Amino acid sequence: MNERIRVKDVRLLSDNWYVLKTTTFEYLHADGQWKTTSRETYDRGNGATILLYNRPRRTVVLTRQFRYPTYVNGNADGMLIETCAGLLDDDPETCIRRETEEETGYSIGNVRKVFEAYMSPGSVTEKLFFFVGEYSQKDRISDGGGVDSEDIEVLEMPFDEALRMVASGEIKDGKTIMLLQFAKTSGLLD
Ligand SMILES: Nc1nc2c(ncn2[C@@H]2O[C@H](COP(=O)(O)OP(=O)(O)O[C@H]3O[C@H](CO)[C@@H](O)[C@H](O)[C@@H]3O)[C@@H](O)[C@H]2O)c(=O)[nH]1
Ligand SMILES: [Mg+2]
Repeated sequence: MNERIRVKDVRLLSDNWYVLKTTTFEYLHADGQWKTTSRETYDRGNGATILLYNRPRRTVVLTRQFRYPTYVNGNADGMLIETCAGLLDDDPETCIRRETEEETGYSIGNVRKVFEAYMSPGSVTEKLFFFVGEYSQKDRISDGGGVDSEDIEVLEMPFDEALRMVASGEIKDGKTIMLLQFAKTSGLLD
């Protein structure tokens, strides 16, 4: 509850797949004046993502899939390398375990939440929960690939190669860069 905000009007613009609204509110500025502002919010729920890593082999498991919104904004073939991720329909840990199995085929033991972040706070309501989890070859129970219309490629690669791909721009997904940098700065694979 923030007493500097008075919501005046909420209008639904679209609820085709996720929910887009525009809200008019008054906000009490630092100078003591109430000013009227309108903001659109795109609500697609919250999400979770995980960096799967193997310490002895110093490898990580990432995914690769077609992301249409990137295709219309400068990503030539629309393919994106990402950490495994999914939208939440349960608590974040339960969801990320299920998503890991569906997308990568790994059924992993311990997972650890490392941080939470709003990824696009000017317009998208989503909060993303970030996990890390160690995988091993014996945890692989299927090929992964996703469900329904998903067509997800599973990539296992050396951690140093993934870091190199961040530097070269071959990896250009925010959550993926954040988790790889976390792994580097925290010495997760050392
Ligand atoms: N028909 C239809 N289907 C959609 C649409 N948008 C998404 N879907 C379907 O909804 C499902 C979402 O898959 P998830 O694996 O649960 O989510 P995600 O798209 O991988 O999202 C994850 O990554 C995002 C990007 O970084 C994150 O924003 C999100 O929080 C999550 O972590 C997929 O089957 C996708 O095809 C749409 O506009 N229309
Ligand atoms: Mg996904």
